[in-house]
Amino acid sequence: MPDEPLLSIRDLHAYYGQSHVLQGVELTVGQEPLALLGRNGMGKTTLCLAVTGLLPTVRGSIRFAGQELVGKPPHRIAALGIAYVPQGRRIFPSLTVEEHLRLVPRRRRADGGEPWTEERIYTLFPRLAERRRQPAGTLSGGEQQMLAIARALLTNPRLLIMDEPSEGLAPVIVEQLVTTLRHLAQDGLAILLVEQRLAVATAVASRIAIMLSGRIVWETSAAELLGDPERQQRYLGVSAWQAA
Ligand SMILES: Nc1ncnc2c1ncn2[C@@H]1O[C@H](COP(=O)(O)OP(=O)(O)OP(=O)(O)O)[C@@H](O)[C@H]1O
Repeated sequence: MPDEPLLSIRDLHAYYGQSHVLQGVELTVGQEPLALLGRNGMGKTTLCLAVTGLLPTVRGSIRFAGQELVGKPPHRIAALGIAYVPQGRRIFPSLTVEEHLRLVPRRRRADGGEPWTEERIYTLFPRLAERRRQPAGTLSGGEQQMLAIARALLTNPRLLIMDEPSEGLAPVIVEQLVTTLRHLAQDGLAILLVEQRLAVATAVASRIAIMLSGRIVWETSAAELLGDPERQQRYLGVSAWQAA
């Protein structure tokens, strides 16, 4: 079906034991970056885990590039072209930058674009090139985030899912991150960005989805959300000074 969006989530439910955390999520992601926003505990990370196959207790449908993902193990989902940068980055402190990059299973780039190689990664992130022989535990938070993104890119994904990549980073590093993500989106990478910071979400994505208690309650544009302080407050609990 040529018109099917890249990722299409329908009536998705997820559970932790008896706790019904995702309660009928409906969401599509196409080529345009999408930011998923919502207060703590609303189910954003759970949705990332469900899409990447890391949470087996799900019901509903997640279609990606024409294939059903529900029931597939994480490595099969990754092989279809979904890369995930989890919250907290999950790097190995004693492995060097270079070792991290060499451990990534390589896959062909499905869209025919220029494949990611170590050299291309070092061009995108010169700081990683400078630190290629350093243990990752000695990198700054921003450099560790670059490394986490680099590992994801080396799998040549079609869709990059990132869970709060700006968390704990200094403003100038966050600006660089935003520039990088916009650049990747222009290069043809689909992006699903989970973000707490409204300014980051709206700088990367023109489409915004708001999650409340395990459901998508509002899909809107970045411009509309930025112009609606009342709903920012209601759904995100942000006041004007935080939105800046
Ligand atoms: N392993 C788990 N076992 C039981 N409950 C969990 C588990 N992980 C998350 N939850 C609960 O599921 C709900 C959704 O959590 P989730 O982490 O998906 O929210 P979130 O929107 O990503 O929030 P945050 O921004 O804090 O990460 C919360 O009520 C949380 O307490």
